[in-house]
Amino acid sequence: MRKTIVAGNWKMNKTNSESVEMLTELKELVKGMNNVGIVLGVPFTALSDAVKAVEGSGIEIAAQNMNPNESGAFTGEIAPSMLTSIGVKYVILGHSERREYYKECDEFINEKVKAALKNGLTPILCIGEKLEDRESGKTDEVNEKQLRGGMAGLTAEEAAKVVVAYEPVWAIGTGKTATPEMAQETHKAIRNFLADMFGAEVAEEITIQYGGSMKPANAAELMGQTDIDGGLVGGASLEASSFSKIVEAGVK
Ligand SMILES: O=C[C@H](O)COP(=O)(O)O
Repeated sequence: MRKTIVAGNWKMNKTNSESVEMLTELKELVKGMNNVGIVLGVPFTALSDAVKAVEGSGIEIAAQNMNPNESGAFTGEIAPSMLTSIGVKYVILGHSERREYYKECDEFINEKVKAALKNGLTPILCIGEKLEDRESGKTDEVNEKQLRGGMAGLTAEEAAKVVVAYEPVWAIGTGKTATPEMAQETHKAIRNFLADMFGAEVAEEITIQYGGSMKPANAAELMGQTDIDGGLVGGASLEASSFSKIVEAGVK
């Protein structure tokens, strides 16, 4: 059975001490919440102490980006082995903010996905359509392109290790959430594309998270949909109380 994973993405928020403080609080609040994966994507500067802060709690730490190269002259970049060497287990890749502000394309994201898998990191591959795509009936087309691009060249075995996060760009940080039915329809389409790419059995195993204004008030209904296996949470992951409520809604 595929795993439900609730991941937080703090984006460019929290100093090191603020990160440790929140995680220490969260650890207590999620005690006993089993059958759900809990991941926090923290800034690079807080990764090391975040890993230590959650030790023994079952919470895993994610980076929010990564360079696909092993080492070299890439000023300002972070290599996969730098992440694994400090105990980071996940990496968020292809977030729409990186696609938009840093012009990341599917080919580059694909290199990162491959590098993450090679290094034993679980990639959370973000895909999602913009408002104009949805309004012009291109939702499935855009998601299929990003999915095929991001997962190009993976074996079925590798694909099974990827977490996909479907985030409609128009729902990110806007308070506008896709209705559970709308999100389910798109998640189902994504799973069908995965089945076409890697076979039905693998597609059934892949965790597909929903992201975009997920909050304690709508999390249970969203994650109650057949093909929604958790969430990638931005704003509501910044406070331990709201994030733990979303985690609770994901307990199966
Ligand atoms: O990675 C997280 C998403 O961008 C969602 O952000 P949000 O929950 O603030 O809408």
